[in-house]
Amino acid sequence: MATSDSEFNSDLLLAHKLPETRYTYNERDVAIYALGIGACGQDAVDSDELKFVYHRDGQDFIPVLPTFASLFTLGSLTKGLDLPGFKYDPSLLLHGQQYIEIYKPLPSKASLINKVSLAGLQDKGKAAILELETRSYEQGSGALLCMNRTTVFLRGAGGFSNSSQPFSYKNYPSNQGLAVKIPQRQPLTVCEERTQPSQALLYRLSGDYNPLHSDPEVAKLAGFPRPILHGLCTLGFAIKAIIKCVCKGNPAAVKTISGRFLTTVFPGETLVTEMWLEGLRVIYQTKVKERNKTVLSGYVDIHSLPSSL
Ligand SMILES: CCCCCCCCCCCCC/C=C/C(=O)SCCNC(=O)CCNC(=O)[C@H](O)C(C)(C)COP(=O)(O)OP(=O)(O)OC[C@H]1O[C@@H](n2cnc3c(N)ncnc32)[C@H](O)[C@@H]1OP(=O)(O)O
Repeated sequence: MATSDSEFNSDLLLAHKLPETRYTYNERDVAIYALGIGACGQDAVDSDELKFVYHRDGQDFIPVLPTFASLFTLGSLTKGLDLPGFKYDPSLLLHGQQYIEIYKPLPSKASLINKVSLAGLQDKGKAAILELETRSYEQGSGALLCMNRTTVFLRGAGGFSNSSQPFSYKNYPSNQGLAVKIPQRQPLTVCEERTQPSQALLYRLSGDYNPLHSDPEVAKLAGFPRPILHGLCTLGFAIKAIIKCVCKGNPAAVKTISGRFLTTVFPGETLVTEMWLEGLRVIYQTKVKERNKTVLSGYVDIHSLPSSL
């Protein structure tokens, strides 16, 4: 489907090689991230949460939350990722889904090399869905730490292909990151946590400086009454709740994370995460209590069940 330079050109797009990126972090970044996703936000001495921020023997001993891996992908999209053969308006971009596979417990500091590739593009008419896959390798050992697949929902960027046969490209297994079916039975457990009015301002210090989350004017231009919470912040709250309630506080129990952002969250709202166990899969959905709206749903695959469950 090759057209002129300014229009959709699948040949150009699929042949495009995304540059490698680097990401270096230390224990301070790990602690700031944990605070950004609400650790100790309700109780500064909650031992289940304090351990993600402070360790008596030194910050090297802080366990890293698995959703910290989602930060490794930051870099291009928020500043506007240039893709030859495909045009979109970055101000209308919303985070649609995140899929993460963790291959090794994340160290408290590391220098990483990210290999980025296009994993999918779909024309949905009113929108386009773009997926980018990032594999993060430890510099030095070359060990593969984790993989992120980021799905972005590009409002207004659809309709670029033939509507009777919309363009659809996906290069990963179809069973990964699927939308979940929420069980009809009562959840195994429920965790409620209030976000702070300043939550997005704190979370952005982990590196996602998109003004959609901090600047009222930019939020209005994007169609929102006020700045919205980062999707990855909401995901961080939900997975932290699963680690607390199902994994009995052990972040290394988490193998795979999948989440779909269904509606926007505003800083200050209360997140209620319901969890169901199906074998080694925790299915979850997160609602905003004040509006009774489901904002996120997905699953977490864990390595083993704690004996107390
Ligand atoms: C160098 C490497 C770079 C890597 C990348 C790094 C990127 C890092 C971050 C990227 C993002 C940065 C900027 C944004 C940050 C944010 O955090 S935004 C806040 C979080 N997100 C949200 O709040 C979005 C919440 N969701 C919604 O508002 C809605 O769900 C929606 C996305 C607007 C879609 O709703 P709607 O228009 O009503 O869609 P539908 O008509 O229901 O469906 C149309 C088709 O699209 C599919 N779909 C729907 N929702 C999603 C989704 N969330 N993700 C993926 N796909 C979705 C749906 O299935 C439909 O498809 P078909 O069924 O085939 O028709």
